[in-house]
Amino acid sequence: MVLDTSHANLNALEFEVFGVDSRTGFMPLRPPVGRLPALWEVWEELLDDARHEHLQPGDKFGLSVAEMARSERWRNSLCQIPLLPIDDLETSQELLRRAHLVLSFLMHFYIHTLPPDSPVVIPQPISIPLLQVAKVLDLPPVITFSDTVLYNWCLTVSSSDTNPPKSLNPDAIRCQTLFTDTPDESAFYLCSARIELHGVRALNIMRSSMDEIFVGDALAVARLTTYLISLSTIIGELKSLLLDVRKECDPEIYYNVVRPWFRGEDSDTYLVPGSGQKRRWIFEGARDYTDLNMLPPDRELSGASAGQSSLIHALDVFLGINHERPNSLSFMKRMQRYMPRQHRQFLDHLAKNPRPLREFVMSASSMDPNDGALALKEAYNHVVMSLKEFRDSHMIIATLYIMGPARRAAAVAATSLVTPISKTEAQAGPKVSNTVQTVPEATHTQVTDDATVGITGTGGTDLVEFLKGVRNQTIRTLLSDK
Ligand code: HEM
Repeated sequence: MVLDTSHANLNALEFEVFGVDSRTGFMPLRPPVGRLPALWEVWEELLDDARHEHLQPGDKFGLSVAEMARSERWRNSLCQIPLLPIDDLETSQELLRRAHLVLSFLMHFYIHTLPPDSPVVIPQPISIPLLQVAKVLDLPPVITFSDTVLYNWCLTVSSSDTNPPKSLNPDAIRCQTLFTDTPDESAFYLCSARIELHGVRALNIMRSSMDEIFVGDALAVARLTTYLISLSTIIGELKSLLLDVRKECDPEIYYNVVRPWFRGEDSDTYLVPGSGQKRRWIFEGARDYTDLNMLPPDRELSGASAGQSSLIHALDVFLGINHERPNSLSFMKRMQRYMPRQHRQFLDHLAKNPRPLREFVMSASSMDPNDGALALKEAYNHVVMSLKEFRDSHMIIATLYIMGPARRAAAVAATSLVTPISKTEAQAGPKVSNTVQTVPEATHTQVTDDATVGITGTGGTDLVEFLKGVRNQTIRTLLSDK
């Protein structure tokens, strides 16, 4: 499927200011940098080693002594690399993005291979450059959706053509960097990439719609109605692309093998032995750099989540779906901190639109409830319903990929009375298992009878309640018949 951009009516320049390409949307048009230059080769090599050694999470059930020793060796080699300057990276956004990707993958490999009873102290050779790169990019020092999806692909067949490509075929890209080298992990990221690329059509329609709202006459109302009908179809296609993740990504592998790697600090529920306190992630040496206080005031460090997809946020903003809460920062607003700066600014720009769609539709139908205005309202409601249906399907996916495997993992743990293997136990003798489960979240989050209650998303949310809330907020945006 090649993106058809012939119907695009974009003010390309305006979109480009926000790093939004008229052909590829929030993804870059050209493949991201695949490897840092020689000066930072040691980071790339460490990442290659982590992948080739098939490092395993430190809280995996039945982790063998050999696996533990391999991880420890890798962590020791990471501690020994020199602290490299990032000055020469700062001239290039593309290099900085690759550096954020490499360093955050390294940090997640480091943290999640640690035994669960070990403090989390990220060694200086990666903590300092990660904080520095994150500061320049204005991103948190943790793995984000932009690392795993937006800037994590290459072409399946490289091209020698130096002219800018006219489009990007979602079927002609593959992932660059993975934690597990499983096809399931790759399929998980590529599902989001396909949605981003297909979503370009939605962005183009949004742009054209805003032009029509600006004109605001009867012809504009008719055109806007047609655009909204098309937008509804496109959101339906995004839903199908989302459901297609089931074709190549196995829920058990996703939950037990892939997902443990991108847990953030807020999903790290292990306690510091003897203190009853949750482990904090300590960036070694950061105190010596007064300008490196990159952690948000609430110190939140969530793991990568497609909740950080600017596309879905853009649809919300365009349709006037408001997820804000009176006294606290909503999840959606929090996730915007994890987006590339320009994409965040794009959303702010959209939100400041002086003639928002929902108000326009309301005033058109209240001032002159003719057939055209009624058709417009119907089309608007149709789009909102499509996004609600996208979210219904997303809840099905979340149930399939998280709640189901979590319940099963909790049941296995309960029946076999297996507890996470500690280092001392392991040293007493290997306890080899073919299972690849990590400690099921339900057993180490809130204690509960129902394994789904208290299960947190990668972004650290109470999953079921949260997803229902976002879906219900979408429904509340529908315009009534009055
Ligand atoms: C196997 C596939 C997926 C799973 C298991 C999954 C799971 C989740 C979870 C657990 C959350 C809760 C927030 C958090 O803590 O991270 C979430 C939120 C979210 N996800 Fe996904 N997700 C998947 C795929 C996608 C895809 C492909 C997209 C679209 C690009 C997407 C878009 C969102 C959005 C926008 C939110 C915020 C809540 C909302 O707007 O409804 N997800 N997802």
